[in-house]
Amino acid sequence: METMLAVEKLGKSFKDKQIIKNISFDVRKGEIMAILGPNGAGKSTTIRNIMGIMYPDEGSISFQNSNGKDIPRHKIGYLPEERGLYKNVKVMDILLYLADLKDYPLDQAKERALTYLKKFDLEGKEKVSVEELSKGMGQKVQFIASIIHEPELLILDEPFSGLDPVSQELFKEEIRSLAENGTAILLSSHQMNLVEEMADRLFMIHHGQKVIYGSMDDVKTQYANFKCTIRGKNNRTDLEHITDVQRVEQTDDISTLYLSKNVEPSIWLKNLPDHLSIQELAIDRVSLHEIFIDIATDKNLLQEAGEVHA
Ligand SMILES: Nc1ncnc2c1ncn2[C@@H]1O[C@H](COP(=O)(O)OP(=O)(O)OP(=O)(O)O)[C@@H](O)[C@H]1O
Repeated sequence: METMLAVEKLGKSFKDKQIIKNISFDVRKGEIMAILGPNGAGKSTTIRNIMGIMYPDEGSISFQNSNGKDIPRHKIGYLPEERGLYKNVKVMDILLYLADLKDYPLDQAKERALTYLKKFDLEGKEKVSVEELSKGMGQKVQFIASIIHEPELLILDEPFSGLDPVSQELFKEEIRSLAENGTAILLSSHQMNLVEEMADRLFMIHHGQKVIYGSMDDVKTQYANFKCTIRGKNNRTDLEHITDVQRVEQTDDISTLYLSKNVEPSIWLKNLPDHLSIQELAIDRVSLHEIFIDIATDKNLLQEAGEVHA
């Protein structure tokens, strides 16, 4: 897949504090690349450097064949973390104004605006001023503004925050369809279930440094140990003493046993003690949400973590 955006050895400090340290990743045509990390990890700072809102102290950012200040930013769409459109401007006027800023033909922009307003249940709101919209409606308009000019790279900083489940589905479908049609997408989100469903690859940073970089499948294979959920009345200490059980969570008669790395579930199951009460049993890989928490809270993992096949 063709590389659209390449971030190489990016470094950024504020005053004396280095916020971003030597990070490199790329975003390819037609893929959804997730950028993840705990609060304050440096995601928005990375995105602001890509958008030219600020410039890196070290390293480089290139888009197609352009670098730094020469990047044709009209080919990029951006939904910033901090929302805010001009409040007393009508919906259609703001969409056309923003399309015009990106040198996009106005007749096409109007057609696209009407199509998207309809798609996002905002038909008939063209002449309503932005301040009269609900928060979710405003977010939909801002999302439309970020894609009105058919960008080749779309950067979405927390696109799902504040959306109801129906609107989340609409955004999800639209983001997927944009990627299927060739748009390169850089997605920053704390909603791990959505990232797990949507992203092809992910890049996770912690304290401004890379901790994971790779395809979703490779990351899950490398970091997602198995967990075994058992329904039955069992003593927690007995469960904790089973070989290769790292940790046990228990709620009423449901126990979740988190297994060590490299455990082969079919072999592990054969060695379960006979006296366990098992009414139901399921084995799954842990979710991206759990991988995120492990990495964000485990100093050892943080040191071990590195690149898997990107
Ligand atoms: N303009 C600035 N001046 C000084 N420090 C800043 C500035 N912008 C960000 N920071 C600091 O840089 C660090 C990274 O912030 P950033 O907003 O990039 O994190 P984030 O990963 O996007 O976090 P969140 O998930 O909370 O949005 C934080 O410690 C923040 O306080």
